[in-house]
Amino acid sequence: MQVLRDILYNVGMLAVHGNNDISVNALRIDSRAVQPGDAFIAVRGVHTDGHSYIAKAIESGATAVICETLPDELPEQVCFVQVNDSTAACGIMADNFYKHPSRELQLVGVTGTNGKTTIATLLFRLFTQLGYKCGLLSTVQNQIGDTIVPATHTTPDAISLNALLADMVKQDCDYAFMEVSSHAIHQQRIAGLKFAGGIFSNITHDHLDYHKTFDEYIRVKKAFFDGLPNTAFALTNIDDKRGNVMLQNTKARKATYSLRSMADFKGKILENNLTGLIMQVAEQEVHFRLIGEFNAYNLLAVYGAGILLDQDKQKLLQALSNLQGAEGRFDYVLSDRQRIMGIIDYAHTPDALLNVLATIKNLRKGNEQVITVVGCGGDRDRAKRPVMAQAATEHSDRVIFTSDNPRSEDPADIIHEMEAGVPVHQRKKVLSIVDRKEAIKTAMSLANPEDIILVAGKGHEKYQEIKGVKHPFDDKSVLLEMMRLMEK
Ligand SMILES: CC(=O)N[C@H]1[C@@H](OP(=O)(O)OP(=O)(O)OC[C@H]2O[C@@H](n3ccc(=O)[nH]c3=O)[C@H](O)[C@@H]2O)O[C@H](CO)[C@@H](O)[C@@H]1O[C@H](C)C(=O)N[C@@H](C)C(=O)N[C@H](CCC(=O)O)C(=O)O
Ligand SMILES: Nc1ncnc2c1ncn2[C@@H]1O[C@H](COP(=O)(O)OP(=O)(O)OP(=O)(O)O)[C@@H](O)[C@H]1O
Ligand SMILES: N[C@H](CCC[C@H](N)C(=O)O)C(=O)O
Ligand SMILES: [Mg+2]
Repeated sequence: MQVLRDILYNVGMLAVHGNNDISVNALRIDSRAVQPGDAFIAVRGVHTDGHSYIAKAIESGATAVICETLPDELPEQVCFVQVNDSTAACGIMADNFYKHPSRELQLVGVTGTNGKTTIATLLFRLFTQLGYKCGLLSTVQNQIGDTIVPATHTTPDAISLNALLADMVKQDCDYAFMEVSSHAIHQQRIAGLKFAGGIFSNITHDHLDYHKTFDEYIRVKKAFFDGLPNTAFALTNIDDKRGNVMLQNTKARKATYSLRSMADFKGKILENNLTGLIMQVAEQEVHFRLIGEFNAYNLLAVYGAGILLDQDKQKLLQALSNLQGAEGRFDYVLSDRQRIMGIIDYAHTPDALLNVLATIKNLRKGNEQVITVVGCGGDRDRAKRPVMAQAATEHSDRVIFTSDNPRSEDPADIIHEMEAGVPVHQRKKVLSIVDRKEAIKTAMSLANPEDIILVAGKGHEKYQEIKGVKHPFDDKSVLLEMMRLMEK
């Protein structure tokens, strides 16, 4: 329990009506979660406006309301605080309410279109192996030491985020590694946090449904680095066209990583095959278990961050060389009899799909066919659908378009939008099967011994979201089940 006046410290306020010397049990952005004694923060969202639920929140017992526009009626028993930006206010209030947890540990944020989960997870595992107590906030799961806290978002809302960081502090974590999604930056979920470092992986086509233009998407990602303090480091991938731009206006200590040019952390791939990567890093040859050039970038980012966090070079490389990737990222299985290789990967952007298919091409020894099963998410960026379809078709021998979380959309419509990206001469490669399980089964039936099946887009996800219901579904178990069934 905290006093409202203290929780409002540093919030840009326009007016206060009522007594702000009251205690607050909890902060809420959802009126449906309000309990007596809570403060309700009215946020304007994509679908609706939190201001419409102020009366509901008061009915449920809210004793404070933070909003941009005051309602016509101001009941006396409630303190109304008018602010110019309630999303920013929410971040700052959450930071105050939970007693600035991000200042009590070293918080490192990772942003970029692809690679965030991989980099954050590797950092978490690396620093844990080096003997530190760590926290992780990621798409796959949140973690406090060994305790797993299920994740609902890549980056949680400001209140849940600060609550998790506060738990990490309570449990004596030295470090926290988190993904910073572009939605989170734009919605100010990270407002008020103190970062010890920020990492940029890359930026390619995604989320244009939300950000509208690629320039706006870049601007939002860059805002994360613009906001870092001068005590932090800012580490960027300069092989990405926008790598330098990201750090243009940051106050943080700048550092770079690259596979292609001079950089603070320069790496070179010496070998890249199914057993992993052999790279030259810091004048040494090091073997890593992760596969593919894109993972060479992720590993360099992790190594660089380790050095910037003052860790010993030898210990870092030794620990890093033993680490496995995050769940559902280039995870592969082999069928018993026909040695068909199944690869499960979370590639859900054109760039990720191209990278994974290029990696697979590298692994091919002979004439193995590559059969790709892929879909595109509903209620998400529609522009990426034909582009992903084209990427999959161009770099595979057979392709099966299927469903990937159609959400509120008709999956057949999504598939039609994908089909539009397939050039006429490639159409015979493509089959469309709405049911994802059927699609995986068909891929198995098309496969000859030693062929490679890529099941892309869902990675670690354990569900298929259709019309608001999450039906249990796991690409890896379905693939294994089909392998067993077809090879009986
Ligand atoms: C598009 C988007 O990011 N939406 C997020 C946003 O919801 P919204 O803007 O739709 O909210 P809204 O429904 O319009 O409601 C506005 C406000 O009214 C409140 N409300 C609403 C109804 C009511 O009865 N009472 C009430 O108080 C809501 O709690 C909210 O505060 O704010 C909510 C609260 O923080 C988030 O849960 C929600 O995430 C949705 C579920 C989502 O799917 N987000 C995805 C796109 C997302 O954030 N993804 C990124 C990762 C992307 C990536 O890296 O690839 C992530 O970080 O997870
Ligand atoms: N550095 C990278 N560059 C390009 N592609 C990558 C990179 N790292 C991973 N990928 C590809 O992108 C997919 C997603 O990787 P990862 O989950 O690490 O990214 P993410 O940024 O966390 O994604 P999300 O935005 O969904 O949280 C992987 O399965 C792989 O196909
Ligand atoms: N963080 C991404 C994940 C996409 C994963 C894919 N399986 C889908 O559902 O589109 C998003 O919410 O857009
Ligand atoms: Mg992620």
